[in-house]
Formats: sequence, structure tokens, C-alpha cells
Amino acid sequence: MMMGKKLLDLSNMEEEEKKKKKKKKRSMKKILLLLNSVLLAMGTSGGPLVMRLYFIHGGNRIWLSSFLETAAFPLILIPLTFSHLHRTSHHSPKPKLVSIKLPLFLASAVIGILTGLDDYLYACGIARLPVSTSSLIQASHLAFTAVFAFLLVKHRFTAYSVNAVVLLTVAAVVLALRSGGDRPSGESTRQYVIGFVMILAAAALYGFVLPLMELVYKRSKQRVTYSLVMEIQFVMCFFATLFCTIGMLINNDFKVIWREAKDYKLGETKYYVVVVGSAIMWQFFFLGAIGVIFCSSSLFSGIIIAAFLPVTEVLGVIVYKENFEAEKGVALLLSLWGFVSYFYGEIKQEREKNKKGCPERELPQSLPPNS
Ligand SMILES: Nc1ncnc2[nH]cnc12
Repeated sequence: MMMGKKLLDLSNMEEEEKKKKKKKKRSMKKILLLLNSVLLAMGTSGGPLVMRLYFIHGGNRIWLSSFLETAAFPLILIPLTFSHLHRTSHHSPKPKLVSIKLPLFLASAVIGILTGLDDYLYACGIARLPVSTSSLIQASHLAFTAVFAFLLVKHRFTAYSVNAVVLLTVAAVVLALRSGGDRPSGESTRQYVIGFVMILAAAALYGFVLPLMELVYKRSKQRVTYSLVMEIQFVMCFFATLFCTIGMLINNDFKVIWREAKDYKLGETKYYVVVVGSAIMWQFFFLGAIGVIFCSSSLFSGIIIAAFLPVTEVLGVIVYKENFEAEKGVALLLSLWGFVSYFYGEIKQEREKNKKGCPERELPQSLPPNS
């Protein structure tokens, strides 16, 4: 009898311990989601603004700007080192210094090359369009992400998320229908149209890359931890940077950087500040994006990117004195309506689940496969 009670107590204690661990893991994931969302939001707004600052004051190397999108990848070594030291002191046997295995390494390399190509398309667009216009066209990125998330990872949609995607796409179309009235001075219609097509192509390609990343996490034979996510980011950015370095070499960008810095309208020192600032902002963007996919889903990453476009819009108008006409206003309202619809749907779904007595889901849409 006593023995039975002891066993029962033991299994209760084990059960409690498991629950505590699960709770801690969930809180950790919430913190990570918040942190990565903040990084992504900062990169989404700051990246295009700093990149445009490079172009409007005399910078004109497209390959250099695409290179800057991922070139700050060595920064990832800082959190990776902390993470490794933490794991070394808390685990035995000691974890390996590098945990990424060959299949995941190859997948990250391929995604990295696609990202490099995407960076080039994006830089071409940003060079030719005002920030406020390019940001709204980028809203179509969400529609592409949604379609590919459905096709690649079978993402489950609700009426609200579909509504959000439709509204954001309509917002981009409203903008597309207007003439090039805010074309930067001295730019031909042809250049403007090229910029438009390039940025749309970048939106489509990146809309494919995000769910592809989610698919890689899902199919991975390795357990995906946040530390592994950072290793993936490192490999991806390395290959994207390599791709753009080859573009820079072919285009002689390395030879003209010094001259471009000397002629920069804001001065040589500010040129380098802009270049380094741009690289850091974009690193936030990419780490935030793949971190949010890890904690939640590629669609949520797309939603955050789209949600912060109006901020970029407004900042573009304030900082660079770009025009803000009726069409942009309408597009902005449609975008806001789209975001509100998405979050309303998420909250409603959450409440319904809680009412039904399954309070498990604490993150939007899907949890990562390895959680
Ligand atoms: N390379 C890129 N950088 C930032 N935002 C993007 N959206 C689509 N492609 C992008």
C-alpha cells in the first residue's frame, strides 16, 4: 500500500516536472518570438530607409547594396558564441561547436543563393523607386508568402487571414494603377518600370523563400533549436554574400567604392556609416525573419513585414520628403485594415480554442515541428 502511494507520488512529481519544463519552454518561445519580431520590425523599416539614403546621396552600386543585405553575417557569431558557452556549462557531454549537419547545410546554402539573387532584385528596385512606393509594392510579398505557404507547408488559413492577404494585395494593386507621379527627378519612365518589376520579382522570390525555410525546418532530421537557427542564418547569409561578391567583382564595384565614398554628398565618413548601418539593419531583418518562422510560421513573418510597411511609408515621407498622395493614403488604409483583420482573426481563434478547453496554442498559426 505504502509502496503504491510512493510510486504514485513519484509519478505525480515527474508529471509536475514535465509540466514545469513545458511551461518554461513555452515562455522561452514567447520571448524569442517577441525578440525576433522586434528585430524583424526594425530591419523592415530601417533597412530600406538606410539603403535609400545610400542611393539618394550619390551611391549607385547595385551589387554593393545587395551585398550589404547579408554581409554583416559574422555578427551572428556573437549570439552563437554565447549560446555555445551557455550550453557547454549546462550540458554534459559537451555539445559540438558546430551542430549543423550536411543536408541542412546544403539546404541553407541553396536558400542563401536564392536570397542573394533576391537581394539583387530588391536593390535594383529600391535604387529606382521612392521608399514609400517600393514599400507598398512590397505588401504584395505577403500574398506570395501566403500562396507558397499553402503550397509548400499546407498552412491552414482562416477567413480573417485570407481577408488580410486580399486587402494587402489590393493595396499594392491600387498603387500599381497610379502613374509614376512620384518618380524621382531625372528618372525615365523606363527606369521606373524596371524598378517596379524588379521589386515585385523580389517580393515574389522572398515570398517563396520564407515558406521554403519553414519546409526545411519541418523536414529536418535534426532537432531544430534556436542555436541551430542561427547557424542556418550564418550559412545562408554566407552564400548570399558570396553570390553578391561575385556580382561585385564582375561589375568592378570593389575598385570604385573608394571613389564613390570620396564623392558622397554627405561626406566620406558618413558614407561608411551608411554602408555599415545598412548591413546591420539588414542582418536584423534576416535573423528576425527566420527566427519568427522558427517560433511561429512563415505567414506570420510575412504579416510582420507587411505590418511595418506603413511605418516605412510614413518615415519615407517624413525623412526624405517624398510625396504622399491620395493613392498612397488609400493603399495605406487598406493595408492597415488587412493587418487588423489578421490579428482579430488570430485573437478570435485563440479565444475559441480556450473556450473549448484546449489552451495549448499560444503562438499565432502553427508551432514549429520540433517544439
Ligand atoms: N532582399 C530583400 N530585402 C528586404 N526585403 C525584401 N523583400 C523581398 N526581398 C527583400
